[in-house]
Amino acid sequence: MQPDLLPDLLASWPDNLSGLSAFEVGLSGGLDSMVLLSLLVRARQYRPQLQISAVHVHHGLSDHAEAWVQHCQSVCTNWDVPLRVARVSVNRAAPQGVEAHARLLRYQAYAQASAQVMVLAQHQDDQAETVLLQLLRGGGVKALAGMPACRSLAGLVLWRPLLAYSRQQLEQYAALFQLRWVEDDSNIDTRYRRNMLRHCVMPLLAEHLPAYRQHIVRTAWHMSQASALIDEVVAADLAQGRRGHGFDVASLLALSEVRQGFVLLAWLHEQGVGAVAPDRVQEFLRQLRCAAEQSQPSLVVREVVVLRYRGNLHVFRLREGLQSQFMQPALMEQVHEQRVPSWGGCLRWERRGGISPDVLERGFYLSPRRGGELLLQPAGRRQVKKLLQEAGIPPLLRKQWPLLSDADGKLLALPGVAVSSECYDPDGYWPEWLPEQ
Ligand SMILES: Nc1ncnc2c1ncn2[C@@H]1O[C@H](COP(=O)(O)OP(=O)(O)OP(=O)(O)O)[C@@H](O)[C@H]1O
Repeated sequence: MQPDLLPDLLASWPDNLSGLSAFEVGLSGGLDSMVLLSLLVRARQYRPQLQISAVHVHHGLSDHAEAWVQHCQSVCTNWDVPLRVARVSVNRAAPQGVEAHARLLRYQAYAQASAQVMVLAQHQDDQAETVLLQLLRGGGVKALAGMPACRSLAGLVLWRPLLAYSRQQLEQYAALFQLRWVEDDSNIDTRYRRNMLRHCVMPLLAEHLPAYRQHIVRTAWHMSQASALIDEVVAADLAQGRRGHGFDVASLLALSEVRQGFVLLAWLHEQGVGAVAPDRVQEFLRQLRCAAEQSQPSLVVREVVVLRYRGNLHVFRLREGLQSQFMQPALMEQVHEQRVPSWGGCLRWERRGGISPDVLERGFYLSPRRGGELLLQPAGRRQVKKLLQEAGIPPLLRKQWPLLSDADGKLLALPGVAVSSECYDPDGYWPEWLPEQ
């Protein structure tokens, strides 16, 4: 291929960018992004509607940071490109590592662009490194698909037009157009895994397998296709099984085992339960498949628990230190809901036989179980613990199930389960307890 990459770039301009005219280049000042900016500035001659701007993210990590800003500024002034300098403060002690935190802040700065398209300069060698890094990290299908050429980012399109070109091609282009760039000294530090691959492993691969980049990129393409197919199947399975915030266990178990795993992970992700080890998900599914209807498999992930509750899977927050709370119901309507934020749930009253209105209008307490409580039922006094068990409330929810009692501490009801015969009225209110996610 010719060292001038512009004809090829113009010919392969993605269809989904047609009609978009405001492009902002992520300009580090290094070789790759200088080549990218040069290409887009030259593309303006052929597509006069293009508005090109640039953003340089100043991380303040290097002693040369100010010099990089000046370099970017002088090139942009020469090429008549407005430059935005975003100063961020990277936490050198960030738990995810300084590089990852810098990257996060960079993407936040990109997301603030007023342009329609954010353009980054990752190329074929970067793609090969990314895929290999993911492989060495044990990444799944999506991770091995590498970086997409186009994706959305906070309402913008993120475009990586140089993925098809090797670093060598960019170097040839830079030489042809006599570009000047800065070198980031941290790129040679082989303590970073990516740099170790770049400087120690890739040259060896290139020596023995000169076409290794194209091969890795081809594998990434296969993976991206497989990943898109999985996404389609998972989206259909999710739509089939979603029930409000819950997920229908029967729909889940009707799927093949492999689809169960994918859809459960996707649903957990939707519910904000990220990063669950796949083997724990598999074990939970195995228990769900084997467990009898009444048994209660649970998956505890940090402060939440995933449980089967009334035929659906639900994610519940585990709560400690629940306190008694006095409440006054507004008994005006047939159905009435009272949110109880400190208990993470909602009391729902329905006038279909339950606590007598006379008792309720004096107010009641919502209190945690202490153990050993009894509730009067038509057949005599019953243990609260047993009633909860018989109602199929999973053990971890039982611990945080509220009791309703009057001001003297007399037990009135176990919401959703039973009302005391002492205060039962056929015209009374039935309490339901709806734990929130
Ligand atoms: N300081 C910066 N300011 C603006 N853009 C930058 C800056 N650093 C990097 N970029 C942009 O991001 C591209 C990729 O750089 P680099 O590989 O260092 O970043 P990354 O965001 O970590 O990439 P990846 O998505 O591969 O993890 C650069 O070619 C450039 O377009």
